Amino acid sequence: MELQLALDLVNIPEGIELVKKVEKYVDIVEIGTPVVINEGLRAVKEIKEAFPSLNVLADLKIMDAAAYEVMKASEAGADIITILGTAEDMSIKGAVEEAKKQGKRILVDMIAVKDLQTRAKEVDMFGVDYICVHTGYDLQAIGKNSFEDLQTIKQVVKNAKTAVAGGIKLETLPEVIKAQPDLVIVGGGITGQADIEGVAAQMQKMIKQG
Ligand SMILES: O=C([C@H](O)CO)[C@H](O)[C@H](O)COP(=O)(O)O
Repeated sequence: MELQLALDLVNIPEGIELVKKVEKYVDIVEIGTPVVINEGLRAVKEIKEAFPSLNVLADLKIMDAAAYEVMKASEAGADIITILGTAEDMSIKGAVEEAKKQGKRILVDMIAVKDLQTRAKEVDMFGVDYICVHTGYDLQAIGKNSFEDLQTIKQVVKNAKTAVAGGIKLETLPEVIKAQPDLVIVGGGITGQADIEGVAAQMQKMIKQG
């Protein structure tokens, strides 16, 4: 099981300062969608240059023109690129093909997928690297989480790794770990805490203990 730090509400210098504090506790650093919107793929490039040994995920949430966008994110230095599970099959297949060409990985974000079991089974046949259940900020605001969804995809996904994101905190991490995802994605549960380093260290310890 791996830990991914999501950087969402920061600019590039703030992101670099945050990663410096927790780099020894995380496996992947996510350049979140809001950061890409504010700073562009330059954020991916600068974080990868600052931390070459960390895997960098570009959370582009691709919906169309997938091969082109995967190529641009790869050129910027991303190791993993996200596409939406609601995208067309041919877009997801195109993303996978381009990622393989570039030696990169694809994470499919299942945010807003209605029939999770069916779509997870389909997407799992396309050669993607990760399938991620995700409760976005808007549904988090009305008290939703993805813990049950994680169990749903764990039952049907046979090829890809499974991941979970959306409002995970230190207190809810044990419930997530119980479902044994391959990747746990945490944003505000680390970046919004007073003791950022302490929380990241504790999360890594819990994840390593499985
Ligand atoms: O993908 C995300 C969200 O849609 C904003 O782009 C977040 O990175 C993801 O939800 C993890 O962040 P937290 O919910 O704060 O843990």
